[in-house]
Amino acid sequence: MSQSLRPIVISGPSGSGKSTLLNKLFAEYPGCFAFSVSHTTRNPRAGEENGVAYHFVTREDFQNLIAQNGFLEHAQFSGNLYGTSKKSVNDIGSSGQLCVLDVEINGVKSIKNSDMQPRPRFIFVKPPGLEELKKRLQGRGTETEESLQKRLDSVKEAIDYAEESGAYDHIVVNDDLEIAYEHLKGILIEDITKLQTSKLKKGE
Ligand SMILES: Nc1ncnc2c1ncn2[C@@H]1O[C@H](COP(=O)(O)OP(=O)(O)OP(=O)(O)O)[C@@H](O)[C@H]1O
Repeated sequence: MSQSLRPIVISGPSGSGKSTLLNKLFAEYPGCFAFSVSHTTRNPRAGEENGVAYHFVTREDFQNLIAQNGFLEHAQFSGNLYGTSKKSVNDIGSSGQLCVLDVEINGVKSIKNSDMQPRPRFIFVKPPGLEELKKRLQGRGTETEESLQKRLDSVKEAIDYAEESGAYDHIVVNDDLEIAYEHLKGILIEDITKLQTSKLKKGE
């Protein structure tokens, strides 16, 4: 049963509140959700376990998997390849959890063009406005002036894409956090209930 649950693709501009919303969801429904494990060609850092932090692979293995159409999406960042394999998403489904993919706009486009079954549920988290977004990112204290400006520049592109009809199944406006959270929960509650019922039946 759980294999037929749709993976969740969540996207939205930096600072729109994806992590905040997902953390609330994971805390309220422990054991129901999991991120898929990505593949990368970069070297593991101290403490990073293969198969947990990432699947660490050689460039050759990565390219073979691309050739076999094994990736849902992949991209290159600072000289290294990163990607989400279809298998790693299906593995989460088979383990009885809902798979969550937190990806940026190009990842969303690739996943939309893929033959992934069941078809993922696409959710966009929309920030209330640029000024508010700027304040939040400044408040988070993770950005320099330069990285802040870079992030703000990509926001308009992401919002325009989201508002093209049919790009996402749902748009969650994150103005008031509680309202946004209830919206997100409402989208997923049927799947969460199915999952919990099947866990109860299995005596987990
Ligand atoms: N509805 C809200 N009202 C006020 N502040 C919020 C709201 N949602 C999130 N925040 C704050 O905004 C900041 C950015 O949120 P968060 O880190 O969840 O964004 P994100 O979309 O995951 O960003 P990134 O893609 O850069 O990781 C955080 O400091 C968070 O506490």
